Amino acid sequence: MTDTPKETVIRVRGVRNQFGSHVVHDDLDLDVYRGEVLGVVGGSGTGKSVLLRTIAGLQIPKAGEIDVLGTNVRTASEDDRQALERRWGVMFQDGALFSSLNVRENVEVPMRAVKGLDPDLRRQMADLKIALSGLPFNAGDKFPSELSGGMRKRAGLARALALDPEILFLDEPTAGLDPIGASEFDILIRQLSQTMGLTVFLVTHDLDTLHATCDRIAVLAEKKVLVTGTMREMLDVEHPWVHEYFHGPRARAASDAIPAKKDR
Ligand SMILES: Nc1ncnc2c1ncn2[C@@H]1O[C@H](COP(=O)(O)OP(=O)(O)OP(=O)(O)O)[C@@H](O)[C@H]1O
Repeated sequence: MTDTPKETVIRVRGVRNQFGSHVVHDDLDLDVYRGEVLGVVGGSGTGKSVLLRTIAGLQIPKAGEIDVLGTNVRTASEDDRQALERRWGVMFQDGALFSSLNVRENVEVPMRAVKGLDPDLRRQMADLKIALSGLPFNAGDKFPSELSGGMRKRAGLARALALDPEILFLDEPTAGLDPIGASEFDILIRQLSQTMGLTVFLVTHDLDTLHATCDRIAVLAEKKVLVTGTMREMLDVEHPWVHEYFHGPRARAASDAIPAKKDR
């Protein structure tokens, strides 16, 4: 990122999420800046996916405010919400594809909400997104059941990119991929964020992904975003979980495998 003033594109204040008596988030704050790749980490069950779902409007918080691209997600009118949803894309862990549609048709689903879009143009745009996501040229005709897990993820990514979003939400994009596939995916996300100017909100457990793609990291613990900062800054955080995560053997292996980026 450059030194130009940061524009906050996601602003979360005082969010509380609760299921029955189980409080997942309490008074949680977070800012995400335009053009950055933010990695969200935390122990299992700390509410990373719930936070993603809350920001993307798929989960209603018990309290708090969420502004995305200047729109309050909770209080927006139906029209404003639909307009906002066209400005972000979400990729879920397994791609969340419609099994009865081929890949091209899956990618075309969000485009169908855009009135007046010529079917031929829609098809061409879908093929472009399929290629951008690193799938082979004939993948558009395949059904999800004919794809490997890694290809399904790429198809899910192509669908998330369908409407040229400003923000991309990724829930554990490299989970279940072999190390080579995971590292290819990391590079792809980095390239997409740079070439398309995307802001990326990325939930992950994968330390390699943090090193390879993320500008900043947000750690969820104690029902909040405990700390945010660069990879380098994470190394100085005293909190026990954060220390163990960023100094443990896996962290050392990831750090040795990928040269640290300047001031990350
Ligand atoms: N719809 C739901 N109903 C009840 N509890 C839920 C629901 N969704 C999430 N939870 C609970 O909220 C907590 C946080 O879940 P979440 O999936 O966000 O965790 P996570 O940090 O993403 O975990 P992991 O790293 O294991 O994927 C968990 O205890 C989970 O059981």
